[in-house]
Amino acid sequence: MVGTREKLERLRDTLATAEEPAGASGIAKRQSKGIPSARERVRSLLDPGTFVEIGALARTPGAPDAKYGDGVVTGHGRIDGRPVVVIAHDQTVYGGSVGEMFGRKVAHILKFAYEKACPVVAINDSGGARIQDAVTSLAWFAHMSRRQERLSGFVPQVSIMLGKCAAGSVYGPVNTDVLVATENSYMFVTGPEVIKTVTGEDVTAEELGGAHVQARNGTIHHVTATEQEAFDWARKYLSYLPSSCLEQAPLVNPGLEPEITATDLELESIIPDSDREGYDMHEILLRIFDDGDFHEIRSATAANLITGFTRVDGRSVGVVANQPLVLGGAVDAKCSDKATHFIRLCNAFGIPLVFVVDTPGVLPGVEEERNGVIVRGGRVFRAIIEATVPIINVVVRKSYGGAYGFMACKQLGADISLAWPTARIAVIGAESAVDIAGRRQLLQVPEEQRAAVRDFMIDQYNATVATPWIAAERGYIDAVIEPSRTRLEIRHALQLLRDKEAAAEHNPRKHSLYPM
Ligand SMILES: CCC(=O)SCCNC(=O)CCNC(=O)[C@H](O)C(C)(C)COP(=O)(O)OP(=O)(O)OC[C@H]1O[C@@H](n2cnc3c(N)ncnc32)[C@H](O)[C@@H]1OP(=O)(O)O
Repeated sequence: MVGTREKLERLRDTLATAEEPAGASGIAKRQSKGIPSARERVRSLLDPGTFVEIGALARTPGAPDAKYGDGVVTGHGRIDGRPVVVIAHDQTVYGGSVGEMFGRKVAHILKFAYEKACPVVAINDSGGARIQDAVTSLAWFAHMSRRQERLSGFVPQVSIMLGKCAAGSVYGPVNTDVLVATENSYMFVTGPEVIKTVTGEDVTAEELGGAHVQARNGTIHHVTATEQEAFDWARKYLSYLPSSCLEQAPLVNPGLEPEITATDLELESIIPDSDREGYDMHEILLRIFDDGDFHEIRSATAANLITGFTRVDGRSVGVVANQPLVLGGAVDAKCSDKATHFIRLCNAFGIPLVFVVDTPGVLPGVEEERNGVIVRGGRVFRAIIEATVPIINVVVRKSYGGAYGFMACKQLGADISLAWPTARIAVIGAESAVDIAGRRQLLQVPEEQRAAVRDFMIDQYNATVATPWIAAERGYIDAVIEPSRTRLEIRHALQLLRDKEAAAEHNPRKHSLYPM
């Protein structure tokens, strides 16, 4: 008879085997690549000692050589004391590819996250559908996708790419809120070998889908040098978010600096006298929120628009700001996608939005029209209109043309709209305005005087049209404020709007249609 001691021994042996399912060869493979195990990665992500694994002993039934875990580690733990669900691919088992038990484990833990209403962090290192498992693998990809969709906008979802993310494995991560990747990881839907066969193109994995390549096109939201930096970035991202849309984000150090500070006063000298001169918008952002902390999302793409998280009075806010140092702060097709995603992310989790505006308008150009600037920009307008979170808009300098709406003017969605005295709110910049609307007048001026008259008309336009005053007189903005008061004004506005509730409007439609 097998006694308790033997049963315990068997348990210990089995768990030891499950800890390293690919045995010595798996360990050697990791060592040759210089990477940790899936479980070590999970432990580096979570608060120490909080990881509880689920399904360590799952493996393909009836297959004597089947490896424990089936290529994925699943479970739950804590980040900053709050519960999270974790998924980590084990590349030593069939390259972390998706087999039946892999699929069942992931689908189960996603259901668990839904029921417990807690965030999901997935550590990706997978070769896609498991070739040997044929349609079973494809079926479980589909099951996992359906489970994941229910979580989108309900709980935060983060993907961390630490190696390969190939073929079918790309669709899970792109449907999460944010993707952070180490710089040596890569992501593609068809690999270099298939591309060579089908199109004859020669390309390396890195050239094809390296982390920097995918960050520049906006697929990956942040690239780090090391795995630990990726974990820290994910932890920090989650610190700005509630555990689910049913809760509020954590409150961190409320009540800082209730009066105007020396740092606030520095805002008075940031905007250059010349309209053509740039400045770094981060200099403003670091001074108008709580503590100079800013968690930027997607900095590697469309740097003409800055998106990221910070706090006001200890509460999370999302920031959308133009960057005058890149394309003069003009808005284009690429930054439209960045804005739409970020606005919807904040709205899903009840995080108020602050728009900081200094843009000469929509970027003109043949390439832009070909790139679909119209549909992509149209989605930003829709995202702002649909957002029900508090929205504040602060015009610090230019707010011209279509970008007036793109940056959440009051008529489109802002609850409170403020402007600095340096604001220029108009249909178009002074030079273009004079050249178009003043063309006939200029043609009547003798040629030798034309340049001087044009300069005069530009000055006149800037003094009388492109100002904050007309907008203030008509109530299109709520107040023109001293720059140094911005931090406190945003704080007061968000206090006022804290209990903002979207007026319930009955509309029998299923959903609106986004321009695509
Ligand atoms: C939903 C539809 C789909 O997903 S269809 C597409 C299926 N997947 C693919 O075509 C990608 C196949 N994998 C690859 O091309 C390579 O593994 C890539 C991604 C380039 C990475 O290579 P490498 O750095 O060597 O990977 P690795 O050391 O992590 O792992 C290699 C071992 O894992 C295995 N592996 C990998 N992918 C799969 C897969 N999809 N199905 C079954 N096994 C897979 C490899 O065979 C290799 O195994 P072994 O170590 O030689 O025993």
